[in-house]
Amino acid sequence: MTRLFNEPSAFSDELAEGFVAANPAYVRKVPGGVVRATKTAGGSVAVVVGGGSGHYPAFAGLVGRGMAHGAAMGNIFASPSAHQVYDVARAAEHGGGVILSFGNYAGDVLHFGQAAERLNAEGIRTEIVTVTDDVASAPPDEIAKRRGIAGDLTVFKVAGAAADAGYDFDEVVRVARQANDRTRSFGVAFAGCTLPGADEPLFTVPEGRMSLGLGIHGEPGISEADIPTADGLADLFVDKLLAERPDGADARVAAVLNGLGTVKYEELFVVYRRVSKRLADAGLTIVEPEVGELCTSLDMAGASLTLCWLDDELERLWTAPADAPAFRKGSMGDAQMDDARGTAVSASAEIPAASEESRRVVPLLLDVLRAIRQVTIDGSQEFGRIDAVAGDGDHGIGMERGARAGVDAAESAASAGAGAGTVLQWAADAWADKAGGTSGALWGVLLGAVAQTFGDTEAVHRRDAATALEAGTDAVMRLGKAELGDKTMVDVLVPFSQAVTDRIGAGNTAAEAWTAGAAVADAAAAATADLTPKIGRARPLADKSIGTPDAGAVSLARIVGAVAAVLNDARNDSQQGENA
Ligand SMILES: Nc1ncnc2c1ncn2[C@@H]1O[C@H](COP(=O)(O)OP(=O)(O)O)[C@@H](O)[C@H]1O
Ligand SMILES: O=C(COP(=O)(O)O)[C@@H](O)CO
Repeated sequence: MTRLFNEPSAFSDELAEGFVAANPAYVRKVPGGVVRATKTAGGSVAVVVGGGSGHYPAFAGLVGRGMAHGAAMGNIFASPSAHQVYDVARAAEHGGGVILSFGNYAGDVLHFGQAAERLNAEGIRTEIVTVTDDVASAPPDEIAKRRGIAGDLTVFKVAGAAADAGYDFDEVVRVARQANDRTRSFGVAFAGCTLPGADEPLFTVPEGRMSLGLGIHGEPGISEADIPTADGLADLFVDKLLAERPDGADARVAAVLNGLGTVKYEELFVVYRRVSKRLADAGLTIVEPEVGELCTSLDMAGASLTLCWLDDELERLWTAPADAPAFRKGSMGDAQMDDARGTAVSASAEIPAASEESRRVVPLLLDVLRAIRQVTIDGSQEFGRIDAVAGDGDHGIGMERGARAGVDAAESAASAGAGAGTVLQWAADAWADKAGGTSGALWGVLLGAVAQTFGDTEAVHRRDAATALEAGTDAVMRLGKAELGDKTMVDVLVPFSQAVTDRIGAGNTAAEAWTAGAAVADAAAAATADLTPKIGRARPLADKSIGTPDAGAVSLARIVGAVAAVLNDARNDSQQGENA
Protein backbone atom coordinates (compact mmCIF):
# COMPACT_ATOMS: atom_id res chain seq x y z
CA MET A 1 0.00 0.00 0.00
CA THR A 2 1.30 3.47 -0.84
CA ARG A 3 0.05 5.31 2.24
CA LEU A 4 1.72 8.68 2.14
CA PHE A 5 0.69 11.05 -0.60
CA ASN A 6 -1.15 14.30 -1.09
CA GLU A 7 -2.92 14.58 -4.44
CA PRO A 8 -2.19 11.26 -6.21
CA SER A 9 -1.73 13.04 -9.54
CA ALA A 10 0.96 15.25 -7.96
CA PHE A 11 2.87 12.31 -6.47
CA SER A 12 5.71 12.08 -9.00
CA ASP A 13 6.28 15.85 -9.13
CA GLU A 14 6.29 16.07 -5.35
CA LEU A 15 8.65 13.16 -4.89
CA ALA A 16 11.03 14.77 -7.41
CA GLU A 17 10.93 18.01 -5.44
CA GLY A 18 11.66 16.22 -2.19
CA PHE A 19 14.40 14.12 -3.75
CA VAL A 20 16.18 17.22 -5.02
CA ALA A 21 15.73 18.98 -1.68
CA ALA A 22 17.28 15.98 0.04
CA ASN A 23 20.27 15.72 -2.33
CA PRO A 24 21.47 19.23 -3.20
CA ALA A 25 25.09 18.09 -3.27
CA TYR A 26 24.27 15.57 -5.99
CA VAL A 27 21.47 16.74 -8.25
CA ARG A 28 19.83 19.82 -9.61
CA LYS A 29 16.24 20.04 -10.86
CA VAL A 30 15.83 20.86 -14.53
CA PRO A 31 12.66 20.71 -16.63
CA GLY A 32 11.82 17.02 -17.07
CA GLY A 33 14.05 15.58 -14.36
CA VAL A 34 17.45 16.07 -12.75
CA VAL A 35 21.10 16.50 -13.77
CA ARG A 36 24.29 16.27 -11.77
CA ALA A 37 24.89 19.23 -9.49
CA THR A 38 28.62 18.58 -9.79
CA LYS A 39 30.99 19.63 -12.55
CA THR A 40 31.67 17.35 -15.50
CA ALA A 41 34.70 17.76 -17.73
CA GLY A 42 33.94 19.69 -20.94
CA GLY A 43 33.75 17.47 -24.03
CA SER A 44 32.57 14.44 -22.02
CA VAL A 45 29.86 12.14 -23.22
CA ALA A 46 26.68 12.56 -21.16
CA VAL A 47 24.80 9.46 -20.04
CA VAL A 48 21.13 10.32 -19.61
CA VAL A 49 18.92 7.64 -18.12
CA GLY A 50 15.27 7.62 -17.21
CA GLY A 51 11.89 6.03 -17.08
CA GLY A 52 8.76 6.15 -15.02
CA SER A 53 8.83 7.03 -11.34
CA GLY A 54 8.12 4.35 -8.74
CA HIS A 55 11.42 2.50 -9.21
CA TYR A 56 13.72 4.40 -6.83
CA PRO A 57 16.71 4.45 -6.85
CA ALA A 58 16.16 4.03 -10.57
CA PHE A 59 16.47 6.47 -12.12
CA ALA A 60 17.22 9.76 -10.38
CA GLY A 61 19.05 8.11 -7.48
CA LEU A 62 21.68 6.92 -9.96
CA VAL A 63 22.67 10.40 -11.13
CA GLY A 64 26.09 11.40 -9.84
CA ARG A 65 29.81 11.17 -10.49
CA GLY A 66 30.80 7.89 -12.08
CA MET A 67 27.15 7.16 -12.86
CA ALA A 68 24.55 8.98 -14.96
CA HIS A 69 24.70 12.66 -15.85
CA GLY A 70 20.96 13.16 -15.84
CA ALA A 71 17.65 11.35 -15.41
CA ALA A 72 14.33 12.08 -17.07
CA MET A 73 11.60 11.38 -14.53
CA GLY A 74 8.21 10.28 -15.82
CA ASN A 75 4.98 9.83 -13.93
CA ILE A 76 4.53 6.70 -11.88
CA PHE A 77 5.15 3.72 -14.18
CA ALA A 78 4.94 5.85 -17.33
CA SER A 79 7.88 6.82 -19.47
CA PRO A 80 8.88 10.46 -19.44
CA SER A 81 7.80 12.37 -22.54
CA ALA A 82 10.12 13.11 -25.45
CA HIS A 83 10.04 16.72 -24.34
CA GLN A 84 11.25 15.82 -20.85
CA VAL A 85 14.02 13.59 -22.18
CA TYR A 86 15.12 16.31 -24.59
CA ASP A 87 15.17 18.96 -21.87
CA VAL A 88 17.19 16.79 -19.50
CA ALA A 89 19.62 15.81 -22.26
CA ARG A 90 20.15 19.44 -23.24
CA ALA A 91 20.85 20.34 -19.63
CA ALA A 92 23.17 17.36 -19.12
CA GLU A 93 25.21 17.42 -22.33
CA HIS A 94 28.79 18.68 -22.19
CA GLY A 95 29.82 18.69 -25.83
CA GLY A 96 30.68 14.99 -26.22
CA GLY A 97 27.25 13.76 -27.29
CA VAL A 98 24.50 12.02 -25.36
CA ILE A 99 23.82 8.35 -24.65
CA LEU A 100 20.17 7.76 -23.75
CA SER A 101 19.79 4.56 -21.75
CA PHE A 102 16.59 3.09 -20.31
CA GLY A 103 14.65 -0.14 -19.86
CA ASN A 104 13.13 -1.59 -23.01
CA TYR A 105 9.48 -0.55 -22.69
CA ALA A 106 7.33 0.65 -25.56
CA GLY A 107 6.66 4.07 -24.06
CA ASP A 108 10.31 4.71 -23.27
CA VAL A 109 11.42 3.50 -26.69
CA LEU A 110 9.02 5.88 -28.41
CA HIS A 111 9.71 8.95 -26.29
CA PHE A 112 13.49 8.54 -25.95
CA GLY A 113 13.56 7.76 -29.68
CA GLN A 114 11.77 11.00 -30.54
CA ALA A 115 14.09 12.94 -28.24
CA ALA A 116 17.13 11.33 -29.89
CA GLU A 117 15.88 12.35 -33.32
CA ARG A 118 15.47 15.95 -32.18
CA LEU A 119 18.89 16.06 -30.50
CA ASN A 120 20.60 14.59 -33.54
CA ALA A 121 18.76 17.03 -35.81
CA GLU A 122 20.15 19.84 -33.68
CA GLY A 123 23.67 18.53 -34.06
CA ILE A 124 23.97 16.87 -30.65
CA ARG A 125 25.17 13.38 -31.40
CA THR A 126 22.83 11.00 -29.61
CA GLU A 127 22.59 7.23 -29.46
CA ILE A 128 20.22 4.90 -27.63
CA VAL A 129 21.23 1.94 -25.48
CA THR A 130 18.20 -0.02 -24.26
CA VAL A 131 18.47 -2.39 -21.31
CA THR A 132 17.04 -5.86 -22.01
CA ASP A 133 18.08 -8.01 -19.05
CA ASP A 134 14.82 -9.72 -18.01
CA VAL A 135 15.08 -13.34 -19.14
CA ALA A 136 11.40 -13.99 -18.35
CA SER A 137 10.10 -11.51 -20.88
CA ALA A 138 11.19 -13.17 -24.14
CA PRO A 139 13.14 -16.27 -25.21
CA PRO A 140 16.86 -16.05 -26.05
CA ASP A 141 16.15 -15.94 -29.79
CA GLU A 142 14.11 -12.76 -29.24
CA ILE A 143 16.54 -11.19 -26.81
CA ALA A 144 16.04 -7.66 -28.15
CA LYS A 145 12.38 -7.82 -27.07
CA ARG A 146 13.25 -8.38 -23.42
CA ARG A 147 12.29 -5.82 -20.77
CA GLY A 148 14.76 -3.94 -18.64
CA ILE A 149 14.63 -4.51 -14.88
CA ALA A 150 17.41 -4.35 -12.27
CA GLY A 151 20.04 -4.82 -14.97
CA ASP A 152 19.67 -1.09 -15.55
CA LEU A 153 22.24 -0.71 -12.78
CA THR A 154 25.10 -2.57 -14.43
CA VAL A 155 24.55 -0.88 -17.79
CA PHE A 156 24.27 2.63 -16.35
CA LYS A 157 27.25 2.05 -14.08
CA VAL A 158 29.49 0.89 -16.92
CA ALA A 159 28.35 3.68 -19.25
CA GLY A 160 28.74 6.39 -16.60
CA ALA A 161 32.17 5.17 -15.55
CA ALA A 162 33.33 5.03 -19.17
CA ALA A 163 32.07 8.56 -19.88
CA ASP A 164 33.81 9.94 -16.80
CA ALA A 165 37.00 8.07 -17.67
CA GLY A 166 37.11 10.09 -20.91
CA TYR A 167 35.99 7.38 -23.36
CA ASP A 168 34.82 8.90 -26.62
CA PHE A 169 31.25 8.65 -27.85
CA ASP A 170 31.53 5.42 -29.84
CA GLU A 171 33.47 3.76 -27.05
CA VAL A 172 30.86 4.62 -24.42
CA VAL A 173 28.16 3.21 -26.69
CA ARG A 174 30.25 0.09 -27.25
CA VAL A 175 30.85 -0.70 -23.57
CA ALA A 176 27.28 0.15 -22.58
CA ARG A 177 25.97 -2.28 -25.21
CA GLN A 178 28.54 -4.84 -24.14
CA ALA A 179 27.34 -4.52 -20.52
CA ASN A 180 23.76 -5.00 -21.64
CA ASP A 181 24.69 -8.03 -23.77
CA ARG A 182 26.32 -9.56 -20.71
CA THR A 183 23.56 -8.79 -18.19
CA ARG A 184 20.69 -11.14 -17.28
CA SER A 185 18.06 -10.88 -14.54
CA PHE A 186 15.19 -12.93 -13.21
CA GLY A 187 12.69 -11.93 -10.56
CA VAL A 188 9.73 -13.11 -8.49
CA ALA A 189 6.92 -11.31 -6.67
CA PHE A 190 5.03 -12.32 -3.54
CA ALA A 191 2.53 -9.41 -3.68
CA GLY A 192 1.67 -6.65 -6.13
CA CYS A 193 2.12 -2.92 -5.64
CA THR A 194 -0.54 -0.25 -5.21
CA LEU A 195 -0.51 3.05 -7.11
CA PRO A 196 -0.83 6.12 -4.87
CA GLY A 197 -4.54 6.73 -4.26
CA ALA A 198 -5.62 3.29 -5.50
CA ASP A 199 -7.49 0.92 -3.15
CA GLU A 200 -6.33 -2.29 -4.73
CA PRO A 201 -2.91 -3.59 -5.72
CA LEU A 202 -2.28 -3.93 -9.46
CA PHE A 203 -2.23 -7.68 -9.03
CA THR A 204 -2.45 -10.16 -6.18
CA VAL A 205 -0.67 -13.43 -5.56
CA PRO A 206 -2.46 -16.13 -3.53
CA GLU A 207 -1.16 -16.66 0.00
CA GLY A 208 1.90 -18.88 0.04
CA ARG A 209 2.47 -18.53 -3.70
CA MET A 210 4.83 -16.40 -5.77
CA SER A 211 4.64 -15.01 -9.26
CA LEU A 212 7.63 -15.87 -11.44
CA GLY A 213 9.05 -13.47 -14.02
CA LEU A 214 7.76 -10.26 -12.51
CA GLY A 215 7.51 -6.94 -14.30
CA ILE A 216 8.57 -3.82 -12.45
CA HIS A 217 5.32 -1.96 -13.17
CA GLY A 218 2.88 -4.22 -11.40
CA GLU A 219 2.63 -6.50 -14.40
CA PRO A 220 1.85 -9.91 -12.98
CA GLY A 221 4.47 -12.61 -13.50
CA ILE A 222 4.22 -15.18 -16.24
CA SER A 223 3.64 -18.23 -14.00
CA GLU A 224 3.13 -19.14 -10.34
CA ALA A 225 4.70 -21.49 -7.82
CA ASP A 226 4.73 -22.10 -4.06
CA ILE A 227 7.04 -19.77 -2.16
CA PRO A 228 10.20 -21.77 -1.54
CA THR A 229 12.69 -21.35 1.29
CA ALA A 230 15.29 -18.61 0.97
CA ASP A 231 17.74 -21.23 -0.29
CA GLY A 232 15.13 -22.54 -2.70
CA LEU A 233 14.68 -19.06 -4.13
CA ALA A 234 18.44 -18.59 -4.44
CA ASP A 235 18.65 -21.91 -6.32
CA LEU A 236 15.84 -20.87 -8.63
CA PHE A 237 17.54 -17.55 -9.42
CA VAL A 238 20.95 -19.09 -9.97
CA ASP A 239 19.66 -21.98 -12.10
CA LYS A 240 17.68 -19.61 -14.33
CA LEU A 241 20.62 -17.30 -14.88
CA LEU A 242 23.30 -19.95 -15.30
CA ALA A 243 21.15 -21.43 -18.06
CA GLU A 244 21.39 -18.02 -19.76
CA ARG A 245 25.16 -17.61 -19.55
CA PRO A 246 26.19 -15.54 -22.59
CA ASP A 247 28.40 -17.20 -25.19
CA GLY A 248 32.09 -16.65 -24.53
CA ALA A 249 31.50 -15.30 -21.00
CA ASP A 250 34.41 -15.41 -18.55
CA ALA A 251 34.12 -16.70 -15.01
CA ARG A 252 33.75 -13.32 -13.29
CA VAL A 253 30.37 -11.77 -12.60
CA ALA A 254 28.87 -8.68 -11.03
CA ALA A 255 25.90 -9.86 -8.97
CA VAL A 256 22.95 -7.72 -7.89
CA LEU A 257 20.35 -9.18 -5.53
CA ASN A 258 17.57 -6.63 -5.68
CA GLY A 259 14.61 -6.01 -3.39
CA LEU A 260 11.52 -4.74 -5.18
CA GLY A 261 10.09 -2.65 -2.35
CA THR A 262 8.99 -4.54 0.75
CA VAL A 263 11.35 -7.47 1.06
CA LYS A 264 13.65 -6.80 4.02
CA TYR A 265 17.40 -6.48 3.61
CA GLU A 266 17.76 -9.25 6.19
CA GLU A 267 15.75 -11.61 4.00
CA LEU A 268 17.85 -10.61 0.99
CA PHE A 269 21.04 -11.42 2.89
CA VAL A 270 19.71 -14.87 3.77
CA VAL A 271 19.02 -15.44 0.07
CA TYR A 272 22.38 -13.97 -0.94
CA ARG A 273 24.23 -16.34 1.37
CA ARG A 274 23.12 -19.22 -0.83
CA VAL A 275 23.45 -17.28 -4.12
CA SER A 276 27.11 -16.61 -3.42
CA LYS A 277 27.75 -20.22 -2.51
CA ARG A 278 25.99 -21.55 -5.60
CA LEU A 279 27.86 -19.16 -7.90
CA ALA A 280 31.16 -20.13 -6.31
CA ASP A 281 30.28 -23.83 -6.74
CA ALA A 282 29.65 -23.08 -10.41
CA GLY A 283 33.22 -21.77 -10.65
CA LEU A 284 32.27 -18.10 -10.84
CA THR A 285 34.01 -15.27 -8.99
CA ILE A 286 31.64 -12.57 -7.81
CA VAL A 287 33.01 -9.06 -8.21
CA GLU A 288 31.73 -6.35 -5.84
CA PRO A 289 28.19 -7.66 -5.38
CA GLU A 290 25.25 -5.43 -4.48
CA VAL A 291 22.46 -6.56 -2.17
CA GLY A 292 19.64 -4.09 -1.57
CA GLU A 293 17.01 -2.01 -3.31
CA LEU A 294 18.36 -0.91 -6.68
CA CYS A 295 15.31 -1.02 -8.91
CA THR A 296 11.95 -1.18 -7.15
CA SER A 297 8.29 -1.25 -8.04
CA LEU A 298 6.69 0.95 -5.36
CA ASP A 299 5.70 -1.38 -2.52
CA MET A 300 5.91 -4.62 -4.45
CA ALA A 301 7.07 -7.58 -2.40
CA GLY A 302 9.59 -9.29 -4.60
CA ALA A 303 13.20 -9.85 -5.44
CA SER A 304 15.37 -10.38 -8.48
CA LEU A 305 18.89 -11.55 -9.20
CA THR A 306 21.03 -9.92 -11.88
CA LEU A 307 24.33 -11.25 -13.17
CA CYS A 308 26.61 -9.32 -15.48
CA TRP A 309 29.36 -11.48 -16.95
CA LEU A 310 32.47 -9.30 -16.86
CA ASP A 311 35.53 -9.06 -19.03
CA ASP A 312 38.56 -7.01 -17.92
CA GLU A 313 37.19 -3.75 -19.25
CA LEU A 314 33.67 -4.24 -17.86
CA GLU A 315 35.16 -5.20 -14.51
CA ARG A 316 37.25 -2.05 -14.41
CA LEU A 317 34.20 0.07 -15.17
CA TRP A 318 31.91 -1.84 -12.76
CA THR A 319 34.39 -1.39 -9.91
CA ALA A 320 35.29 2.24 -10.67
CA PRO A 321 34.35 4.71 -7.91
CA ALA A 322 30.89 6.27 -8.07
CA ASP A 323 29.06 8.81 -6.00
CA ALA A 324 25.32 9.13 -6.58
CA PRO A 325 22.53 9.66 -4.04
CA ALA A 326 21.69 5.95 -3.93
CA PHE A 327 24.88 4.32 -5.18
CA ARG A 328 28.34 4.94 -3.77
CA LYS A 329 31.49 2.98 -4.39
CA GLY A 330 35.14 3.64 -3.57
CA SER A 331 36.48 7.12 -3.06
CA MET A 332 36.19 9.94 -5.60
CA GLY A 333 37.67 12.93 -3.80
CA ASP A 334 35.87 16.23 -3.36
CA ALA A 335 33.31 17.26 -5.92
CA GLN A 336 33.25 20.68 -7.54
CA MET A 337 29.77 22.13 -7.79
CA ASP A 338 28.50 23.18 -11.20
CA ASP A 339 26.71 26.44 -10.44
CA ALA A 340 27.17 28.03 -13.80
CA ARG A 341 24.99 25.92 -16.04
CA GLY A 342 21.62 27.26 -17.12
CA THR A 343 18.46 25.23 -17.07
CA ALA A 344 15.91 26.70 -19.44
CA VAL A 345 16.07 24.79 -22.67
CA SER A 346 12.70 24.37 -24.38
CA ALA A 347 11.72 27.33 -26.48
CA SER A 348 8.10 28.40 -26.01
CA ALA A 349 5.98 28.12 -29.11
CA GLU A 350 4.58 31.07 -31.03
CA ILE A 351 1.14 31.27 -32.60
CA PRO A 352 1.43 31.42 -36.41
CA ALA A 353 -0.94 33.65 -38.37
CA ALA A 354 -4.24 31.94 -39.24
CA SER A 355 -7.01 32.59 -41.73
CA GLU A 356 -10.60 33.34 -40.78
CA GLU A 357 -11.72 30.08 -42.48
CA SER A 358 -9.31 28.04 -40.42
CA ARG A 359 -10.35 29.73 -37.19
CA ARG A 360 -14.02 29.05 -37.98
CA VAL A 361 -13.64 25.34 -37.19
CA VAL A 362 -11.79 25.93 -33.90
CA PRO A 363 -14.90 26.03 -31.63
CA LEU A 364 -15.94 22.64 -32.99
CA LEU A 365 -12.44 21.25 -32.46
CA LEU A 366 -12.52 22.47 -28.87
CA ASP A 367 -15.87 20.72 -28.35
CA VAL A 368 -14.36 17.55 -29.79
CA LEU A 369 -11.33 17.78 -27.51
CA ARG A 370 -13.51 18.44 -24.46
CA ALA A 371 -15.63 15.42 -25.33
CA ILE A 372 -12.46 13.34 -25.57
CA ARG A 373 -11.39 14.64 -22.17
CA GLN A 374 -14.75 13.62 -20.70
CA VAL A 375 -14.38 10.10 -22.09
CA THR A 376 -10.98 9.76 -20.48
CA ILE A 377 -12.27 11.04 -17.13
CA ASP A 378 -15.34 8.78 -17.15
CA GLY A 379 -13.37 5.79 -18.42
CA SER A 380 -10.17 6.30 -16.45
CA GLN A 381 -10.81 3.52 -13.90
CA GLU A 382 -12.15 1.10 -16.47
CA PHE A 383 -9.28 1.63 -18.91
CA GLY A 384 -6.86 1.16 -16.03
CA ARG A 385 -8.55 -2.10 -14.98
CA ILE A 386 -8.36 -3.46 -18.52
CA ASP A 387 -4.71 -2.45 -18.79
CA ALA A 388 -3.91 -4.11 -15.45
CA VAL A 389 -4.94 -7.55 -16.72
CA ALA A 390 -1.71 -7.90 -18.67
CA GLY A 391 -0.14 -4.46 -18.45
CA ASP A 392 0.68 -1.89 -15.79
CA GLY A 393 -2.77 -0.46 -15.13
CA ASP A 394 -1.88 3.10 -16.05
CA HIS A 395 -3.70 3.48 -19.35
CA GLY A 396 -6.65 5.33 -17.80
CA ILE A 397 -4.50 7.71 -15.78
CA GLY A 398 -2.25 8.39 -18.76
CA MET A 399 -5.11 9.09 -21.16
CA GLU A 400 -6.82 11.35 -18.66
CA ARG A 401 -3.63 13.27 -17.94
CA GLY A 402 -2.97 13.67 -21.66
CA ALA A 403 -6.50 14.73 -22.59
CA ARG A 404 -6.75 17.25 -19.77
CA ALA A 405 -3.44 18.84 -20.79
CA GLY A 406 -4.46 18.72 -24.45
CA VAL A 407 -7.68 20.65 -23.81
CA ASP A 408 -5.89 23.25 -21.68
CA ALA A 409 -3.26 23.82 -24.36
CA ALA A 410 -5.84 23.93 -27.19
CA GLU A 411 -7.93 26.46 -25.28
CA SER A 412 -4.87 28.70 -24.74
CA ALA A 413 -3.95 28.48 -28.42
CA ALA A 414 -7.53 29.22 -29.47
CA SER A 415 -7.81 32.22 -27.19
CA ALA A 416 -4.58 33.56 -28.69
CA GLY A 417 -6.20 33.42 -32.14
CA ALA A 418 -4.66 30.19 -33.45
CA GLY A 419 -6.00 28.38 -36.50
CA ALA A 420 -7.19 24.77 -36.55
CA GLY A 421 -3.75 23.27 -37.15
CA THR A 422 -2.04 25.10 -34.32
CA VAL A 423 -4.86 24.46 -31.86
CA LEU A 424 -4.55 20.74 -32.54
CA GLN A 425 -0.75 20.81 -32.57
CA TRP A 426 -0.68 22.41 -29.15
CA ALA A 427 -3.12 19.78 -27.93
CA ALA A 428 -0.92 17.06 -29.45
CA ASP A 429 2.29 18.34 -27.86
CA ALA A 430 0.73 18.86 -24.44
CA TRP A 431 -0.93 15.44 -24.55
CA ALA A 432 2.32 13.64 -25.36
CA ASP A 433 4.23 15.67 -22.80
CA LYS A 434 1.89 15.22 -19.86
CA ALA A 435 0.74 11.66 -20.53
CA GLY A 436 4.13 10.08 -21.28
CA GLY A 437 3.84 6.31 -21.83
CA THR A 438 3.11 4.55 -25.09
CA SER A 439 -0.31 6.00 -25.62
CA GLY A 440 0.96 9.52 -24.91
CA ALA A 441 3.49 9.26 -27.73
CA LEU A 442 0.96 7.70 -30.09
CA TRP A 443 -1.86 10.16 -29.37
CA GLY A 444 0.69 12.95 -29.76
CA VAL A 445 1.59 11.87 -33.30
CA LEU A 446 -2.03 11.05 -34.16
CA LEU A 447 -3.28 14.52 -33.24
CA GLY A 448 -0.13 16.07 -34.71
CA ALA A 449 -0.79 14.45 -38.10
CA VAL A 450 -4.38 15.72 -38.04
CA ALA A 451 -3.04 19.18 -37.15
CA GLN A 452 -0.63 19.12 -40.10
CA THR A 453 -3.41 18.10 -42.48
CA PHE A 454 -5.73 20.87 -41.32
CA GLY A 455 -3.09 23.63 -41.22
CA ASP A 456 -3.89 27.22 -40.32
CA THR A 457 -4.83 28.74 -43.64
CA GLU A 458 -7.47 26.65 -45.42
CA ALA A 459 -11.07 25.92 -44.44
CA VAL A 460 -11.53 22.37 -43.13
CA HIS A 461 -13.90 20.25 -45.25
CA ARG A 462 -15.21 16.78 -44.54
CA ARG A 463 -12.78 15.23 -47.01
CA ASP A 464 -9.98 16.72 -44.94
CA ALA A 465 -11.26 14.75 -41.95
CA ALA A 466 -10.78 11.52 -43.90
CA THR A 467 -7.35 12.58 -45.15
CA ALA A 468 -6.37 13.60 -41.62
CA LEU A 469 -7.45 10.24 -40.22
CA GLU A 470 -5.40 8.43 -42.83
CA ALA A 471 -2.39 10.60 -42.03
CA GLY A 472 -2.91 9.98 -38.30
CA THR A 473 -3.14 6.22 -38.83
CA ASP A 474 0.05 6.23 -40.90
CA ALA A 475 1.85 8.27 -38.24
CA VAL A 476 0.80 5.91 -35.44
CA MET A 477 1.85 2.86 -37.43
CA ARG A 478 5.14 4.43 -38.48
CA LEU A 479 6.08 5.37 -34.94
CA GLY A 480 4.69 2.35 -33.05
CA LYS A 481 5.42 -0.22 -35.79
CA ALA A 482 2.36 -2.24 -34.80
CA GLU A 483 0.54 -4.16 -37.51
CA LEU A 484 -3.11 -5.09 -37.70
CA GLY A 485 -3.71 -8.05 -35.38
CA ASP A 486 -0.98 -7.15 -32.88
CA LYS A 487 -3.68 -6.24 -30.33
CA THR A 488 -3.22 -2.49 -30.06
CA MET A 489 -5.18 0.66 -30.83
CA VAL A 490 -4.15 0.12 -34.46
CA ASP A 491 -6.77 -2.66 -34.66
CA VAL A 492 -9.42 0.01 -34.17
CA LEU A 493 -7.76 2.91 -35.93
CA VAL A 494 -7.34 1.16 -39.29
CA PRO A 495 -10.90 -0.14 -39.80
CA PHE A 496 -12.37 3.03 -38.31
CA SER A 497 -10.35 5.28 -40.60
CA GLN A 498 -11.25 3.10 -43.58
CA ALA A 499 -14.96 3.23 -42.72
CA VAL A 500 -14.90 7.04 -42.46
CA THR A 501 -13.02 7.38 -45.75
CA ASP A 502 -15.47 5.04 -47.50
CA ARG A 503 -18.52 6.86 -46.17
CA ILE A 504 -17.20 10.28 -47.04
CA GLY A 505 -16.22 9.00 -50.48
CA ALA A 506 -19.83 7.82 -50.86
CA GLY A 507 -21.11 11.33 -50.13
CA ASN A 508 -22.01 11.01 -46.41
CA THR A 509 -21.64 13.98 -44.10
CA ALA A 510 -18.81 13.95 -41.57
CA ALA A 511 -21.33 13.22 -38.81
CA GLU A 512 -22.80 10.27 -40.73
CA ALA A 513 -19.37 8.95 -41.57
CA TRP A 514 -18.16 9.14 -37.95
CA THR A 515 -21.36 7.52 -36.68
CA ALA A 516 -20.83 4.60 -39.03
CA GLY A 517 -17.13 4.57 -38.14
CA ALA A 518 -17.97 4.49 -34.43
CA ALA A 519 -19.95 1.27 -34.85
CA VAL A 520 -17.00 -0.26 -36.72
CA ALA A 521 -14.64 0.94 -33.98
CA ASP A 522 -16.77 -0.59 -31.21
CA ALA A 523 -16.87 -3.95 -32.94
CA ALA A 524 -13.13 -3.82 -33.68
CA ALA A 525 -12.31 -2.98 -30.05
CA ALA A 526 -14.44 -5.86 -28.77
CA ALA A 527 -12.78 -8.21 -31.26
CA THR A 528 -9.34 -7.48 -29.81
CA ALA A 529 -10.34 -9.69 -26.86
CA ASP A 530 -9.61 -12.75 -28.99
CA LEU A 531 -6.20 -11.53 -30.11
CA THR A 532 -2.80 -12.40 -28.68
CA PRO A 533 -0.69 -9.30 -27.96
CA LYS A 534 2.44 -9.22 -30.10
CA ILE A 535 3.78 -5.83 -29.10
CA GLY A 536 3.76 -3.49 -26.09
CA ARG A 537 3.47 -4.04 -22.37
CA ALA A 538 1.03 -6.97 -22.60
CA ARG A 539 3.20 -9.10 -24.92
CA PRO A 540 5.11 -11.08 -22.27
CA LEU A 541 1.76 -11.92 -20.62
CA ALA A 542 0.03 -12.99 -23.80
CA ASP A 543 -2.04 -15.80 -22.29
CA LYS A 544 -3.40 -13.61 -19.49
CA SER A 545 -4.53 -11.08 -22.07
CA ILE A 546 -6.69 -13.45 -24.14
CA GLY A 547 -10.37 -12.82 -23.40
CA THR A 548 -9.77 -9.18 -22.44
CA PRO A 549 -9.82 -6.44 -25.09
CA ASP A 550 -6.85 -4.15 -25.57
CA ALA A 551 -7.03 -1.06 -23.34
CA GLY A 552 -5.87 1.37 -26.02
CA ALA A 553 -8.33 -0.09 -28.53
CA VAL A 554 -11.22 0.31 -26.09
CA SER A 555 -10.34 3.89 -25.16
CA LEU A 556 -10.01 4.82 -28.84
CA ALA A 557 -13.39 3.31 -29.71
CA ARG A 558 -14.98 5.15 -26.80
CA ILE A 559 -13.41 8.40 -27.99
CA VAL A 560 -14.58 7.88 -31.55
CA GLY A 561 -18.14 7.40 -30.28
CA ALA A 562 -18.00 10.63 -28.27
CA VAL A 563 -16.63 12.56 -31.24
CA ALA A 564 -19.45 11.20 -33.42
CA ALA A 565 -21.92 12.56 -30.85
CA VAL A 566 -20.31 16.02 -30.98
CA LEU A 567 -20.42 16.03 -34.79
CA ASN A 568 -24.07 14.98 -34.76
CA ASP A 569 -24.94 17.71 -32.25
CA ALA A 570 -23.11 20.28 -34.36
CA ARG A 571 -24.96 19.13 -37.46
CA ASN A 572 -28.34 19.24 -35.70
CA ASP A 573 -27.54 22.74 -34.43
CA SER A 574 -26.61 23.98 -37.88
CA GLN A 575 -29.74 22.40 -39.43
CA GLN A 576 -31.91 24.06 -36.80
CA GLY A 577 -30.13 27.30 -37.59
CA GLU A 578 -30.91 26.86 -41.30
CA ASN A 579 -34.60 26.06 -40.51
CA ALA A 580 -35.03 29.00 -38.16
N1 LIG B 1 3.54 -0.24 -30.81
C1 LIG B 1 2.29 0.15 -30.59
N2 LIG B 1 1.57 0.69 -31.60
C2 LIG B 1 0.31 1.10 -31.39
N3 LIG B 1 -0.30 1.02 -30.19
C3 LIG B 1 0.38 0.50 -29.17
C4 LIG B 1 1.70 0.04 -29.30
N4 LIG B 1 2.11 -0.43 -28.09
C5 LIG B 1 1.08 -0.26 -27.25
N5 LIG B 1 0.06 0.32 -27.88
C6 LIG B 1 -1.22 0.75 -27.35
O1 LIG B 1 -0.96 1.46 -26.15
C7 LIG B 1 -1.83 0.99 -25.15
C8 LIG B 1 -1.19 1.13 -23.78
O2 LIG B 1 -1.01 2.47 -23.51
P1 LIG B 1 -0.25 2.91 -22.18
O3 LIG B 1 -1.03 2.41 -21.01
O4 LIG B 1 0.12 4.31 -22.28
O5 LIG B 1 1.02 2.03 -22.36
P2 LIG B 1 2.23 1.65 -21.48
O6 LIG B 1 1.85 1.88 -20.05
O7 LIG B 1 2.37 0.23 -21.83
O8 LIG B 1 3.32 2.52 -21.97
C9 LIG B 1 -2.09 -0.44 -25.51
O9 LIG B 1 -3.31 -0.87 -24.97
C10 LIG B 1 -2.11 -0.41 -27.02
O10 LIG B 1 -3.39 -0.09 -27.54
O1 LIG C 1 6.94 2.65 -16.91
C1 LIG C 1 7.92 2.84 -17.55
C2 LIG C 1 7.91 2.98 -18.97
O2 LIG C 1 6.93 2.22 -19.52
P1 LIG C 1 5.75 2.71 -20.46
O3 LIG C 1 5.95 1.85 -21.66
O4 LIG C 1 5.80 4.14 -20.72
O5 LIG C 1 4.53 2.40 -19.65
C3 LIG C 1 9.16 3.00 -16.87
O6 LIG C 1 8.91 2.95 -15.53
C4 LIG C 1 10.24 2.05 -17.18
O7 LIG C 1 11.28 2.78 -17.60
